[in-house]
Amino acid sequence: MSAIHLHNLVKKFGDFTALKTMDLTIEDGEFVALLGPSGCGKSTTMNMIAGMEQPTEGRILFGERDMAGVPMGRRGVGFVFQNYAIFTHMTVRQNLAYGPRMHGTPKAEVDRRVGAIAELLQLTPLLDRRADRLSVNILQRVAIGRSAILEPAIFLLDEPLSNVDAAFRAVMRTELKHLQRQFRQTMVYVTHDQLEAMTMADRIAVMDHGVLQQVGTPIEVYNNPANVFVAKFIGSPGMNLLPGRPAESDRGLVIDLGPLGATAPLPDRLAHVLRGSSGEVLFGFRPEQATLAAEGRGIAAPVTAVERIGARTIVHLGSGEQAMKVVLDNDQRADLDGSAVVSPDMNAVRIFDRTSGRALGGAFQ
Ligand SMILES: Nc1ncnc2c1ncn2[C@@H]1O[C@H](COP(=O)(O)OP(=O)(O)OP(=O)(O)O)[C@@H](O)[C@H]1O
Repeated sequence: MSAIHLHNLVKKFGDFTALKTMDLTIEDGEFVALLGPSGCGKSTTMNMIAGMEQPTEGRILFGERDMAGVPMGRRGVGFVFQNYAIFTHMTVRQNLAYGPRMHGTPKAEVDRRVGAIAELLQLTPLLDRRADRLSVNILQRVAIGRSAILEPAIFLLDEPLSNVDAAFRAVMRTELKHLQRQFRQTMVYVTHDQLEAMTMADRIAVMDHGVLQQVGTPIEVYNNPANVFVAKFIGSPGMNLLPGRPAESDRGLVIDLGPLGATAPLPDRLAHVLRGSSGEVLFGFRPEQATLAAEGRGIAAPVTAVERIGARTIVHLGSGEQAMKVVLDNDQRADLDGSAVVSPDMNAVRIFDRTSGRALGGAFQ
C-alpha cells in the first residue's frame, strides 16, 4: 500500500514553526501537488515524507506502516530535486542503468527498463551521449528517468521543472503526467507554480505560512476557494476582491461596494447566508467570469491599464481596495478609454468574511 498519511505533522526549527499541524492523506496512485509561495513549508513537508527531516510532532504512515525511525533508503521512495543529480562523466544509458544495477537487477532486465524509460522520456537518441554534453533541460529529464526507472511506489518531486525553460516545462508537464499514469505511482509534487499544479495534479494542497489552507481538485480550489488566500493565489490573475457590506434593495440582497455603488442581487445560496448581517465582506469574482457591460448594468470604474496578451486582453480598473481586473477574449470589443462597467457573473460570485478571510455560503459547481 502506498497511500501516505500525514497525522498532526509539525516541524519546528528552533523557535520557528515551519509547519503547523498538517493533516493530509494522499491516496494510493494519486498525484498531489503541494502548492504555495516560497517559504510556506512545502519542501519541509516533502523532506519529512522522504525521511530527510524528522517531524517535531505527529506521524507519517505509508499505508499501515509508521515511518518513524525508518531511514530514507528504506522508505522505497524516489526523489527528484530542483537541481538534477546525475553523473556527468557517464552516458545517459549509464546514468539510467545505475540504480537498477546497484539493486542487482539482471542485465537483460536493466536493458529492458532503460529502453522503456528512454522511450517514455524521449531520450532514446541520446542514450550514448555523455551527460556533460547535454543541456540543463535534458539533464533534468535524465534525472527524472534515473529515479523513475526504479519504479518506486512513491515518487517525490520538489520543483523539478523550475530550472528548465518555459517551452520545455510545458512538454515535461505532459510527460510527467504520462509517466505517473503508466506506473500508477503515488506522486507528491512540490511547486510554487499554479499552472503546474492545475494541469498535472489530481488534487492540490494549497499552503501558506506553514498552514494547509485547502485541499481539493484543481477545479474545486479554482471554483470554491476556502479563503481569501486561495482565491488570490489560484488563478491568473487571481480573484477580484472588493470590500463591501450586505444591503437590502428593492431587487433583493446586494453588496454595497461603497464608492463603486451596489452589485446586482446575490444568488439565493449567498443571500440566505448574508441576510440580516451587516458585517464587512469581500465581494469576489474571477477576472474571466465578468464582462464589460452597458452603463447602469454593473460596477463602473476608471480603466487604468490594458494588457493585450495573445488571445486575451486584461483590463485593469479602479485603484487601491477598489482595484479589479477583467479578462476579455479579443473578439469582445471594449471601449477602453475613460471608464468601463464591469458585470460579474453573479452565479460564480464568492463572498468572504473580511475579518477571518473565510468563504461564506454554499459551494457552486
Ligand atoms: N533547516 C532549517 N533551519 C531553519 N529554518 C528552516 C530550515 N529549513 C527550512 N526552514 C524555514 O522553514 C520555512 C519553510 O521552508 P520550506 O523550504 O519548507 O519552504 P518552501 O515552501 O519549500 O519554499 P521554497 O520554495 O522557497 O523552498 C522557511 O521560512 C525556511 O526558511
